[in-house]
Amino acid sequence: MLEIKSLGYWYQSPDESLFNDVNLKFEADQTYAIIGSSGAGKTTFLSLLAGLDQPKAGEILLDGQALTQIGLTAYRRHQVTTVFQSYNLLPYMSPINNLLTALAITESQHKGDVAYAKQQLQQLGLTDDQMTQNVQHLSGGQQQRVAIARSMCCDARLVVADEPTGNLDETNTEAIIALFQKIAHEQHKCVIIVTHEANVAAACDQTLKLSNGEFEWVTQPA
Ligand SMILES: Nc1ncnc2c1ncn2[C@@H]1O[C@H](COP(=O)(O)OP(=O)(O)OP(=O)(O)O)[C@@H](O)[C@H]1O
Repeated sequence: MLEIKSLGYWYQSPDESLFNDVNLKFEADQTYAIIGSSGAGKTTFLSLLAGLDQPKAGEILLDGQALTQIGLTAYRRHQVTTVFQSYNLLPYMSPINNLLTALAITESQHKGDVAYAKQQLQQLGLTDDQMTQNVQHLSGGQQQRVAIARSMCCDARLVVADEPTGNLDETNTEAIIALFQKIAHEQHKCVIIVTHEANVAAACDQTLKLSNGEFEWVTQPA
């Protein structure tokens, strides 16, 4: 589904490349963990996959089409969705309105559909009362559920998440990772998670380690 070809990236100069000539494939129906020491370049790599930045060398293809060909704005709007450690919900709004905003921005077929937004939140364990509160009044685990519901309600087949459980306790971490597994396996999405947590990586289908600019499969893809 997603193919990385001869990818290279640096911030200041090519002599300081974070990674070079990276070739990888990511498939639907799978969850991937990306691990590696702090500063290795995991977030940078994820931002390239999310179309938030452009490679300095090589290319990224979705179903054989280069992201530059699709157009980064169209790619971000329709093909990829991002979940962050800090949830990045719209403050002062309810979970329902957060989802409705995302549905409008992505021009989803469910645009304006309150019942659909409610159903998505309900599936992730939000109560009717929680759905209508200001999101800032919810716990971290509840806010991350809203963020994931928001990522699920859009039609994007690729979900990238940067330390999505970084602010959560063990119980919420397990629940959130189980949700990502469900999204990948039942909705046929490709989920790529950057994490520092060994238990999160262990719960994913595949693990990729970034170290000294090289990516290495810790568990080989089948
Ligand atoms: N905008 C930027 N300009 C210049 N250098 C940057 C920029 N963003 C990140 N870097 C540098 O690039 C390197 C990789 O950063 P990145 O955030 O991708 O690593 P990471 O593996 O995600 O780290 P962590 O696990 O600590 O979040 C670091 O040395 C960082 O200082």
